[in-house]
Order: sequence, then C-alpha cells, then structure tokens
Amino acid sequence: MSTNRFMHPRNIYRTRPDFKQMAEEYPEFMKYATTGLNGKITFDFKNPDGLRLLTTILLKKDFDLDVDLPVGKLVPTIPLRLNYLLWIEDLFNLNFDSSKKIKGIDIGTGASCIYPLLAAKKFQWSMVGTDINKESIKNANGNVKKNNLQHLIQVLEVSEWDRLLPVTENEHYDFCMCNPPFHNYSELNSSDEETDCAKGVTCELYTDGGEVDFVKKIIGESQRLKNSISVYTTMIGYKSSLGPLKNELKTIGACAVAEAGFFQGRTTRWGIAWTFETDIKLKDFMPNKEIETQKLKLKPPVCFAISESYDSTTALAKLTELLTYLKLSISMLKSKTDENVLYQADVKAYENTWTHQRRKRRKEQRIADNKRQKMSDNLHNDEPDMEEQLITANAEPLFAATIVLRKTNNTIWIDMLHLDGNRNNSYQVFQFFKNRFV
Ligand SMILES: C[S@@+](CC[C@H](N)C(=O)[O-])C[C@H]1O[C@@H](n2cnc3c(N)ncnc32)[C@H](O)[C@@H]1O
Repeated sequence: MSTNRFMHPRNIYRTRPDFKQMAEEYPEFMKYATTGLNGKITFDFKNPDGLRLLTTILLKKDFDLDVDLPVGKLVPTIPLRLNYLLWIEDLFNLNFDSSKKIKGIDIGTGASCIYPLLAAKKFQWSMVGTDINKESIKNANGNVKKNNLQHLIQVLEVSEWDRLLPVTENEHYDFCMCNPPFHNYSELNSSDEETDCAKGVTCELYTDGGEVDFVKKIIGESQRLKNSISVYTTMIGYKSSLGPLKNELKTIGACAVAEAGFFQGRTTRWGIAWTFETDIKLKDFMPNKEIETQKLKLKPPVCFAISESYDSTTALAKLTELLTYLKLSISMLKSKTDENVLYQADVKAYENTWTHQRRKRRKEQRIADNKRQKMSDNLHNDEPDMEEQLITANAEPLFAATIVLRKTNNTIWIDMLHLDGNRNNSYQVFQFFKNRFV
C-alpha cells in the first residue's frame, strides 16, 4: 500500500520528483545517477554526497532556497520537514486570520536551519532558530544570509540546559517547534561513543535521557511560560514516547493536546501540540486512521497454539526476538479490552527476511561492517533516508498483518489478523513463526 497518500495533502512530495527533468536542469545530478537502457534514471541514494546534492537541488528547485549542508551534519529530509510544517499551518488556519503575522521558535535548528528557512520562504513566518552547537550556528547564519532572510530569521546560540526560556523573555510567540535528538546516549555502543558535540552528527541525534527527557524539559518550561507561546509543538521519533509525554501534559494541566502522524515512505514520525490558552483549538492529524478502520473488515484470523514449553514470559521474549530478526516495521497497539492479550502490534515487511536465511546473515554482516566504517568516518546519519521517502514511498509492503500473542484457557496462541500483501509471503511468514513455536 502506498504510504505517499498519508503525506500531508498539501505536501508537494506526494508526487515523486521528476528525475529526468532534474538531470536536465542540474547536470551535476548525473554524477550520482545512471540511465538504464529503458531511459529510466536511477539515483544512488546510498552515497551521502549524492543525498546532500539531491536535498540541495530540491530546496533550490521547489523553494528557491540556496542551502549549504556541511559534511558531517544531518542532511534534512524535505518531505518530512514539510509534513510537520503543514500540520502547524493547519493549526493556525483553525485559530488565526490568514493575514496574521506568525512568529515562531525552532528549538535545535541544526546546521541547515531547515525549519526557519522553509517557514520563512513558504509561509513568510518570522522565526528564531536556536542551537547549542557553534559550528551549526555559524552555518545556519550563513544559510540565512545567503537567502537574504535576515529580516525574518534570527539564529541564537543557547546552553544545553535551556530550551525556550532564553528566547521568550518579554516576547510573545505564536508557536514553537522542535525536531529533538531522538536517542539516548546510553544506546550508543561504547566503540561509537562520541559525546563531544563539536565532533559532529552524534550530538544532533543523541541526548541524555533520549527524546522523552528532552521534550519533558520543553514541557516543564512551557508550564512556566504558559501563554507566552500560543501553541507548543514538538516532533517525536518513537511512537512509544507519545504516552509518557501526553501523561506529563495532563499532569501540568495543558488545556488541549493534539497529536499528528507524519508519514513518508517507510518512515513515520509523530508530533504533539499543546496549549494553555482556552480559546486555542487544536486538531489531530492522523491520516492513516482511515486505513485502520478498513483493516477491521479484512479476512478472518489465522492462528496457532504454541508449544506448551513456553510460558507467557518466554513466549513474549521469543516473539520479540523473531520480530526483530525479521526486521519488520512495528507499530505497537494497546489492548483496551482483553487482559489476556500479551502482545499486539501491526507489522509490515518491506524486504524478504524469512527465506535464504544463511545467505542473508552473511550479507547483513557485510552491511554492519560497512555501517561501522561509516560511523567512524563520521558520516553516520540516522535520518529517514531520502530513498525511502522519494522512491520506495510507492512501495507496497511484501506482507502486513496484526500480530497478537494471547493466552486463552492456559494455552498461548499467536494470531495473524488483517493479512495484507502477497499471499505467498503471508503463508511463508506464518510458517516461519509456526516452525519456531510449535
Ligand atoms: C535532530 S537535530 C535537528 C536539526 C534540524 N532542526 C533538522 O530538523 O534537521 C537536533 C538539534 O538540536 C540541537 N540541540 C541539542 N540540544 C539542544 C538544546 N538544549 N537547545 C537547542 N538545540 C539543541 C542539536 O545540536 C541539533 O542540531
């Protein structure tokens, strides 16, 4: 199923960019692309320099922005950045007159200064972008000047303990936004450890306590700032962070809370918005909801009882291990009604990981070695890659299902519900689980 249709309706990347036209207009594009016998252009998305060039071209072509993306810093994926900004625009359309001059803050603007640049150019919003990294601040300032946007964008260096407070003294803002470092430093392998921010991309993606702690600090500051900012928003990299953050917002008494899903290619990110102003309306943006209801109408369940040698704990551990092994994309589902449900998730497979296991293990080892090499070359980039977003955005999953682990009358069952995709794949994945559990 194409996930492009879950992009924001006004996202121009719902339609794939025309590579032929790009190659004609930007000859350097062909440095990283090849033309097949059928005339089809294939771009080398694995090349970090190519990805940087492609992003620069898209920003020029689609937004008339000249952006310098330095080596060793995050290359921002534009479809995702647009999805987030368009949701914020939706929230303003709900609340403000279109003539209102909007003022916003981007916490952690990065070397690209991508959100302020897009916000200023596309919507004419005034923006303050903050960051803790001196190199990023310098490059961000350079990008603002290059595009003559100094009248709309200000870039501020802040301390790592601050989020909003240094910006908001005596000033009212309409909104704030943030693409936080998602991961916790403790998740870094000790061999990869690189805690010094000056060294590059790691500090853009990692923070003490991960995104939950990072955003909790924003929430804490918002409790002090209250109506100094009309709409607080942030992006989230893990769906599991939504729960704890929404709980935190409940405890501090936010008047309204809304959430969003940003779908692009195989990558999903989430957004949360909150306000303390009683007359501000917020609205969820969950474009995949429609598909969730469609799924309920799908085929009857396929299930099997697992071997009695498993108890609830070992069955759950085994299932989690197998799902990780199969590299399925997983969205956890909460069971509201049935306490016998031990695990419930929507899973999707985009590559066949269940056949030719040995050959695949060797390939994986080679890829892992390459990745480690890249990391030490400081090219590691945890962003959803542009290939996923622009090319495989149209890819159908090979297999999709809801997987449930449940205990009924002392027997543990695995159900595969709402099977979708190729029948053969569904059958093979079913057998894969059955062979390992029965
Ligand atoms: C994931 S990057 C996002 C960069 C850019 N906004 C983008 O979307 O591509 C997170 C950024 O937050 C910055 N950062 C980390 N802690 C910060 C803090 N306390 N205040 C402001 N920025 C911070 C990092 O230096 C990094 O540039």
